[in-house]
Amino acid sequence: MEPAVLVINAGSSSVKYQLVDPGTGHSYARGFVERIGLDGGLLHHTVDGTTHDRQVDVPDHTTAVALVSRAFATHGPDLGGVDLLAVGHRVVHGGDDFADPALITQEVLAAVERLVPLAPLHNPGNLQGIRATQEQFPDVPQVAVFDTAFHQTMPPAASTYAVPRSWREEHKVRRYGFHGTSHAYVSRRAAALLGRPLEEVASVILHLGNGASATAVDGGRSVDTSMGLTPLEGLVMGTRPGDVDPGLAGHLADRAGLSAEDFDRALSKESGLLALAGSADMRQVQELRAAGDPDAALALEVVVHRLLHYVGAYAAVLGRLDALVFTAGIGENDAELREAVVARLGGFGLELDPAANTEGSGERRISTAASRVAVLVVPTNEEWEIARQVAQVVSGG
Ligand SMILES: Nc1ncnc2c1ncn2[C@@H]1O[C@H](COP(=O)(O)OP(=O)(O)O)[C@@H](O)[C@H]1O
Ligand SMILES: CC(=O)OP(=O)(O)O
Ligand SMILES: [Mg+2]
Repeated sequence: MEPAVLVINAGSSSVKYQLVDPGTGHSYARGFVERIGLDGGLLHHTVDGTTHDRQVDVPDHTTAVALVSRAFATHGPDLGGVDLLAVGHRVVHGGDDFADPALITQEVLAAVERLVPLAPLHNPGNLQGIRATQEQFPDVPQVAVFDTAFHQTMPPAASTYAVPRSWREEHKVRRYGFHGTSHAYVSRRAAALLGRPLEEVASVILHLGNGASATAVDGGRSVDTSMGLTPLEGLVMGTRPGDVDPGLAGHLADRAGLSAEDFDRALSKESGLLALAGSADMRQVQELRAAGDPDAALALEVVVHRLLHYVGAYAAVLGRLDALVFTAGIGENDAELREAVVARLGGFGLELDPAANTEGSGERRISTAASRVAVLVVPTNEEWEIARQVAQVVSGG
């Protein structure tokens, strides 16, 4: 077996993992542990096309990582027999401390800890995942790859909020942006698919998963992105609203006695598709709409409207547009949503090829040859991108 990287993506109540060849992206094994700290924990390990499911209590991320390690020992591949280069961790918030991946040290852990208030749903799980793998694999280097890093190239015009100086200086209030690993990977693949050097290509990447964000990429650099200080801003998501009037907080504190904590919870977990259509899962929302449910129909109209806002804004920010790229669970799989967005952009010369949109799979162009802007689908691969960056760090490249 070639050298491999174990990639850990710890979320608030789950750990996804994959053992990846950083050179080729080949996945030796992958899986996830779900419902950490909740009833009905589940471990799901896939190796050589076979999936092993196990119901198990998972009180915390430390247990989750121990279970991952045991799944490898039981079902393979045996991590003891693998040339394990490093463990790579997705860390959601790196603030402005990290523009690059970092070998994990006490200082790096302290910085990630300091950033917990800016990503309370994500950074604590990331930290527990790191501590647990340090215990499980004490002799293997550990590297953090930050969601925010790719966006550190944004110009101040895009990253600055017009708010009081003390907020910006003392409290580091600015746009950071997230999903950077995915936006970096997808924008690179998009340029390759167009057959053009990355340096020349202006693209808008729509990463539409549970969390969703749009990024304007100019010559391989992020120049604007829809998520902000936290992963709440921007597009409508599964349980997050995206853009709202900041006046909402004061209004609801006055009228409904909402505390800051109530407000955060509602915006993180009780908004978005869930609030509008009763489900956070886009597949289910599409089924409801197809069955004539008016709430689901409105939810989709809001989703599409917001997407159009960002595509238009970013085309203007870039001053030109070569490619509009769809990725992540919804972007890769929901042909109807892609059709609904691109149909509204016909006046700007975008034209979808209906057969390529609905029938193809994998990386592909879904616009006609006559379309002035290429419309692409590029499946994201955050694990491979993390493994690639981790391998560069440990090899000193
Ligand atoms: N065929 C499909 N049609 C519409 N939405 C889909 C389809 N397959 C997956 N999705 C949606 O993708 C979303 C999850 O995306 P994903 O990128 O896996 O999320 P995350 O990695 O952030 O957990 C869910 O809303 C799910 O319903
Ligand atoms: C930053 C973020 O929103 O991540 P996810 O989509 O994994 O929730
Ligand atoms: Mg995701």
